[in-house]
Amino acid sequence: MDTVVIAGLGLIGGSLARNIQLHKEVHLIGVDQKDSTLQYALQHGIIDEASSSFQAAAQKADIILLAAPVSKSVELLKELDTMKLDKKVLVTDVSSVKGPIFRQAASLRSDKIVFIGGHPMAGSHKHGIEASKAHLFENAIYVLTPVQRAKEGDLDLLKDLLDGTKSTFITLSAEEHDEMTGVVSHFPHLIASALVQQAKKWETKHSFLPKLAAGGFRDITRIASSNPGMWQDIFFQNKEKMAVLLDDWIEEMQNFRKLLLEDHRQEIHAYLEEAKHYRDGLEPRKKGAIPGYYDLYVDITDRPGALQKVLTIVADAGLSIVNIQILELREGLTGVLRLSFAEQKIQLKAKGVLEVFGYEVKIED
Ligand SMILES: NC(=O)C1=CN([C@@H]2O[C@H](COP(=O)(O)OP(=O)(O)OC[C@H]3O[C@@H](n4cnc5c(N)ncnc54)[C@H](O)[C@@H]3O)[C@@H](O)[C@H]2O)C=CC1
Ligand SMILES: O=C(O)C(=O)Cc1ccc(O)cc1
Repeated sequence: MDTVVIAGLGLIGGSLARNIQLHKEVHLIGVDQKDSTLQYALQHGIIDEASSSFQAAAQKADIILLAAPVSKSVELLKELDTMKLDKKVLVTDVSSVKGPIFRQAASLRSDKIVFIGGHPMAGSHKHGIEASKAHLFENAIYVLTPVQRAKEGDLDLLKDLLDGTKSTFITLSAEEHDEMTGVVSHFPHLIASALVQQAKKWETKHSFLPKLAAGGFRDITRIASSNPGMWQDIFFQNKEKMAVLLDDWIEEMQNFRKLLLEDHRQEIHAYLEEAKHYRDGLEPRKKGAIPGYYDLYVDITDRPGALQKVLTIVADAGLSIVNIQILELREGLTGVLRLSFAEQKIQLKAKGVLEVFGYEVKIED
């Protein structure tokens, strides 16, 4: 039986633990600095054994998964390198930035440790074990960054362990990973927070301003509600790439400002058109707007009872809705209702039944 240790049982560590538990042959030890987290994990059957000592747990491990904040996972790997290990151990992590942990892994002294970096590209604005879910990583990309020493067999072992996640594994260098996630994940978080800060600043002049914030502002700033501690850590760990993207962004905004003030209407139209074309061409998400859920977008009219009619159809079919949101329903206009479901099969059934009643239903907004 393989002994697997997960250090850091939060949103990501807890969600991976729920998947690894599907392997009945695995003995799963959870390590966390918070006692209440360990108790929760034991009580909910997420782990087989709890330990507050990384060192004690690591001595028993065949595989170790580091799922603490990025800088803490780097420290844990460093600590592991100082331990006297009796057997070979395969170590992976889930850090959103790969450079610092990869550099640490590349300079390990112990020949017992084989490191394959990992990053499941799915998550949520929530944190902690209570928010963990087994299906969090379904259909997500799971990036692996193996060090040179890792063999094909090590990669296969890791992929087998994580097969319950139903994610798609791809291999990248840490450098490529950090540049790409800088563009599509880390920098957008900064922009979301900056937009909220801008609104907050202007609210001092216009106290009614937050009430005007429509669907667009809410959609683009959703991720500003994420865990500030985690994102502060990510920004610092990916500091160099963030600095390049900031320079890029400032230049782009300066260009835009010039086009606007000099009345280059055609160029601005082309700029927006090109962005729309690129955005429309992005591969559709297979999962919901709220991570872990499956969404449907239903066109509805602004008539009394329109919302209730949709909900009644879904309820009469015996299908449970876990979240409802009205997007851009303005007087006299058609609006869009976002319904979220816990499972894909419920989402598809609801789509079918609503279409029978003549509704226009999309899986993508
Ligand atoms: N939240 C997200 O959406 C995603 C996060 N990640 C990465 O996953 C990692 C964990 O993030 P979350 O699970 O969201 O955070 P979290 O805050 O939910 O969980 C972190 C856990 O680590 C524990 N911890 C902290 N220091 C520790 C230490 N020295 N030893 C043992 N346990 C320790 C905390 O008590 C907590 O339970 C981070 O590296 C993050 O970059 C990766 C993909 C998505
Ligand atoms: O909620 C979202 O949109 C996210 O951005 C989730 C997320 C957060 C951190 C990661 O490293 C990967 C994915």
